[in-house]
Amino acid sequence: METRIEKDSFGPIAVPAERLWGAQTQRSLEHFAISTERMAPELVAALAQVKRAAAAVNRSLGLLPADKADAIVKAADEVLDGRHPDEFPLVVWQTGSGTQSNMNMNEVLANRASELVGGARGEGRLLHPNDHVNMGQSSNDIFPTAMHVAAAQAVVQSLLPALARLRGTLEIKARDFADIVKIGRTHLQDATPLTLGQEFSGYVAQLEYSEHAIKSTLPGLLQLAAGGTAVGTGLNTHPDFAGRIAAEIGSRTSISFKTAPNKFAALAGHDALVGTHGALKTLATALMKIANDVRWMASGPRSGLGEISIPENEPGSSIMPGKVNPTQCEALTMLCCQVFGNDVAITMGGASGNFELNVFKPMIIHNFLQSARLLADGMRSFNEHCAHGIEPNRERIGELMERSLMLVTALAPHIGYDRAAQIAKKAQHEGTTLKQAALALGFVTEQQFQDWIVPLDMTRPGL
Ligand SMILES: O=C(O)C[C@H](O)C(=O)O
Repeated sequence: METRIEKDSFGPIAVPAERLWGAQTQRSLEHFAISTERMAPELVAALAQVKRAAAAVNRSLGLLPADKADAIVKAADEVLDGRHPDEFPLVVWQTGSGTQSNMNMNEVLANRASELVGGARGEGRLLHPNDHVNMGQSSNDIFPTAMHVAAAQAVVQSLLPALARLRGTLEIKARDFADIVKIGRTHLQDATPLTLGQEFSGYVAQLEYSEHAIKSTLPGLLQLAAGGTAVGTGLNTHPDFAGRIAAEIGSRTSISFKTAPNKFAALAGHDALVGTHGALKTLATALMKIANDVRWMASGPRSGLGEISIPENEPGSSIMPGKVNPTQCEALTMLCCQVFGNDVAITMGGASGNFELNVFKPMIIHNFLQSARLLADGMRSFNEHCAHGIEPNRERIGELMERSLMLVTALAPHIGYDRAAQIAKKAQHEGTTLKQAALALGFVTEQQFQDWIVPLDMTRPGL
C-alpha cells in the first residue's frame, strides 16, 4: 500500500496515500482496534455541519481569511453530500471526549480544503487541522455540539414523523372498530367488555403521551455547547462565536438551535440527551405493549385468541408448511428491548462526568442514535407492514364475548356481588352458560337477565 508521512505533536506516522485523514486518525486506528461499532454517519454529518458553521463564523468575525474559510465550507459540503464516506473509519470505543473523531474531521477537511485551493494533501497542505479547521474550538465543546445536532435531527426529522404516522393509523383503526364489542382482559383473565375501538384508543393515547414527552425535552437538546472550548470558559474563542455558530447551524438545519446558557453544564453533563432518551424509552414501553397486544389478539389461527388478523407478509417457518408468524411485532418488541438497554448505558454514561468534562460522549451518542434509528424505522415498518392491515374477526370476537363469565358483573348492582359470584362459579364448574346458572339459582328472571346483561351498555359508565 502506498503511504505518505503525516505528522502531529508525537512525530511522523505513515498514512495510506489515498486517504484524506492525517496522523491522529491513523494513531486512533492503530490504538483502538476495538469491535465493529463505528462513529455513526449522522454524527459524522453533524460534525461536518458544525465545522462548516465554525469556518463561516470565523470568517465573518475576521479571524479566518476568506479563501481558507470558503475552502473549508466547500470541503464540509462535500462530506455532507456523501462524497467521502470512507474517510471516517474511527470506532466508538476511543477517547471519551470524541477528540479523535473531532481530529479526524479536522484532518480530512484541512487536506481536502487544501486541495480545493490548489495545494497538496499531507504535510505541505495550505490549511492546518487545528489552527484553521478547529479554530476557536475544542473537542470538549464541538463534539457535544455535534451530538446535539445529530440527536435533534434524528428526533425531529425522522422519529417524530414516524410516530405521528403510526398514531394516525391506529386512530383510524380506533374509529373503524368503535362498534365492535369484545371481551376485556385483566391479569390475562376474562374481564368485562369494551369495544375494540376503545382498546385501540388506549394505544393512540399512549403514543400521544410519548410524543408529548419527547417534544417537551427538545428545548434542552436544542442548546449547543460550542463556544465553551476546553472547560466551558470560552478561552481562545471570540466572545460572539457561541451565539453566531448556534444561529448559523440553526439556519442551515432549519432547527432553532441556541447557544447553551451554561457551557460548564453543556460540557460536563449530558442531561438533555439523558432526558430525551428517557422519553424515547417511554415510547419503547408503549410500543412494546401495543405490539404484544397485537400479536396476542392475532394468535392462532386455529388455537389462539384470533380476535384480529394481521397481514401475512412472508412464510414464518422453515419446517412447518403454511405457518405465518407475527414477525413485525417480534422485530418491534426486540428493538424496544435494545432501547431499554441503551437507556441504562446512557444513564450510566450521563451520570459519570467528572469536574469539567463528561468522557462518555461517543458511547452516549452511539446509543442515542441507535435508539432513534431503531424506533423510527421500527415504527415505520410496523405501521406499513402490520398496523395498516389489522382487521377484526367479528365472529370470533362475538363468540368469545358471549362465552365470557364476566358479563355477570352487570348483575352485581342489581343482586349484589356475592350472588353474582355464585352464578359465575356455578356456570364455570358445571360448564353451563351464565344465563342457565342464573336461572337455576333463581336470582333473576329471564327478562331481568336480558335487560341487565347488555354487552354494549357495559362498555361505558352507567348502572
Ligand atoms: O480535544 C480537546 O479539545 C480537549 C481534550 O478532550 C481534553 O480535555 O483533554
